[in-house]
Amino acid sequence: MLELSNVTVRYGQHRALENASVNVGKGEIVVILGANGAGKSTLLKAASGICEGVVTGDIRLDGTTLTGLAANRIVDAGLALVPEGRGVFPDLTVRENLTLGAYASRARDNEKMTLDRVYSLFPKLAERGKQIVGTMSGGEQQMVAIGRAMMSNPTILTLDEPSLGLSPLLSKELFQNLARVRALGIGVLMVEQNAKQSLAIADRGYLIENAHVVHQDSAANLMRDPAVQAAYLGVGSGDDGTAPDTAPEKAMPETFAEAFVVRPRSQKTLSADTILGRSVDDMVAAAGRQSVAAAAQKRPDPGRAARAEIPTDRLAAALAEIERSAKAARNRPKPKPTPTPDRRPVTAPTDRPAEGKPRPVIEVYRAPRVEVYRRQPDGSGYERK
Ligand SMILES: Nc1ncnc2c1ncn2[C@@H]1O[C@H](COP(=O)(O)OP(=O)(O)OP(=O)(O)O)[C@@H](O)[C@H]1O
Repeated sequence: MLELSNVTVRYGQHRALENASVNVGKGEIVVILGANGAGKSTLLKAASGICEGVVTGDIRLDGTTLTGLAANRIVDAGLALVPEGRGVFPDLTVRENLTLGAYASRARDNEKMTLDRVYSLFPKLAERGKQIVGTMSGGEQQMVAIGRAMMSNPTILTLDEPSLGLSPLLSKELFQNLARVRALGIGVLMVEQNAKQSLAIADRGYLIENAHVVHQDSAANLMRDPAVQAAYLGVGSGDDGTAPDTAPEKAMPETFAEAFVVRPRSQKTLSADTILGRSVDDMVAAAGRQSVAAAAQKRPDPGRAARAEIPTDRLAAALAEIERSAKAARNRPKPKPTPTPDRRPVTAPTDRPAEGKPRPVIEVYRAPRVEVYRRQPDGSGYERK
């Protein structure tokens, strides 16, 4: 069993995780849910020995203390990590990627047997053994990443957002594969933004908010929990088939539809420049229209806002900020396109208000609720509204 007891992680002065206690038994799937920046990846990294921060507390795997061990020793102890973004070697074949996963001493002696086990778990990998991984689809590459982690013959498999970038169909296949891993008696601990599909196959789950484990329960109970439904399962947002609580997409200008569809939470900050390349102003203007319409629909039901933990006064203040910026953006002439718009940093526009302060750059995204951040004019960070 993997046991994290009172684990705290500090990055400098910042406490990314505080007194977190999580455990995973053999043959069970445990999901960790939480908002962006809550500390989920930090928890996985701390357990795997790859955390850049200072880790304190007790982390054990079947009685062996992992805290302070080097990452390779932790793999030897039986804990494998599939990192966010998979970390496969795109220029190598499937088989080469898998073989590289067997570097742990616990796996080296039985490499052939472990490879056979991985191939029987994922027959597609056996068929594609000679394929260059970079030519595979996202779902197939994720399978390679999991297969490679399985090559270390782990007792606990940890995964950081494994469904990231996968279509709902491929995600479903991925979670089914993880259920097959569980059936081998291996414990699975995953951080996931796809709460609905991951809870559907999980045994238990934990909620992390602002560096603290705030709740844990069986997956079935979490799926029934109204607070979890509002925050993670998109109930009422349209994701789950219930009526959407925002303005319909058709009402959006077509160019901006991409920016405002409800995306997986892991989409993180959706920078206006990233999406549009050059038109921050139009983005802000669209955000103002869209968000105000959404807020107008939310306001009559303060109970819903409370459940989703959106303080309406802060939301209203943020939306007012957007409206002000949208108005300013609409009244300003369009900036000239630059030769390399894609790489252009997000900076405040050059014209400035009368008082001489740089106009704030506002990034708006839904994940799936509206969150608004103001980028510091000097680029040193973000201030949450
Ligand atoms: N190497 C680092 N140095 C400094 N701060 C960090 C570092 N890694 C993470 N943090 C900070 O620690 C906090 C928790 O980050 P973490 O990546 O664990 O969040 P998360 O819950 O996994 O979020 P996400 O879903 O966005 O990946 C964040 O505020 C993040 O900015």
